[in-house]
Amino acid sequence: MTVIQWFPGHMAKALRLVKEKLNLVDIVLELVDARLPESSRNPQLEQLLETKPHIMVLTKKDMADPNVTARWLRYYESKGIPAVAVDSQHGQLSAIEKKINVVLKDKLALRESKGIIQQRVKVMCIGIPNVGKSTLLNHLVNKNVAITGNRPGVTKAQQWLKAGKLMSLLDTPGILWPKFEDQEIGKRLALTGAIKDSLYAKDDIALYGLEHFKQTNPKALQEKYKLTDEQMQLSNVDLLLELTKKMGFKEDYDRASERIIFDIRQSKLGRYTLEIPQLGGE
Ligand SMILES: Nc1nc2c(ncn2[C@@H]2O[C@H](COP(=O)(O)OP(=O)(O)OP(=O)(O)O)[C@@H](O)[C@H]2O)c(=O)[nH]1
Repeated sequence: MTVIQWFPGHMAKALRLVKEKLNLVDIVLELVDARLPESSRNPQLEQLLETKPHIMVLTKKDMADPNVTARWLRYYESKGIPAVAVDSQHGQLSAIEKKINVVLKDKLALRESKGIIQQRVKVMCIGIPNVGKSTLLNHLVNKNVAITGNRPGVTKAQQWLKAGKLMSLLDTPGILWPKFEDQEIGKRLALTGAIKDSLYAKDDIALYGLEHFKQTNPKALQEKYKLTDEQMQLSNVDLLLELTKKMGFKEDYDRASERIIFDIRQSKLGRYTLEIPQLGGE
């Protein structure tokens, strides 16, 4: 297994940038991938967010197993972390607004009592690469762009984008690196495309994917690749070799691995979630 690495220098810089911007906002939307919510979190972010209200936004819910997503939402809520699942490609403004209204209830009531009802809630999105930050931002903003402080000679002010009636979104989402010292976490991130392809051995990740579907949804695997019951009994390595032949790649199991990874990422084997909440937390 190739060792998948993360880079402490990048991580430290990303955290510093996020920390700087944190002071500008009322609330943070922490985006994680609904197919691997814990593995796609940055563990250091939790500490950073201790003093800031935040909402966990599980993105790509359309690709994840809906039952497991419901369990994750219950899990986070039970830990006192407000959570909502979205398909970032389709906005979901009202679901997020509703959650913000609940989380910031006291603050908004106070503002209202002081007659400050025009003021928008300042929001920042944070998440690991590829989690869907730009997609969500674009849909929430819906071309309602407000650009300020962009004149030469003026210190470039932070730009805010209006989203719906409630939010002002920081124009640049915070990017954090996932932390994957754990090889299992690395494989999940690689399978879903959250980390660079060059960081892993394709066959390892394809084998991991095959094992996941064998365990959780063998029917989807069997149907997608038209496998016989006997072939379904093969070890993962033998199954990969069999699929390589079946796909017409002869001995080139790297190409077959690539195809399998692509199929899984494109949900061609159906919706899936790679991790379930740990017992006791629900
Ligand atoms: N099906 C589905 N695809 C999504 C969703 N959100 C994002 N995507 C896709 O995921 C990919 C990455 O989305 P981006 O919005 O670029 O992610 P990002 O977090 O801004 O990525 P970086 O710029 O690398 O930090 C794109 O191909 C999106 O179309 C979602 O909720 N559902």
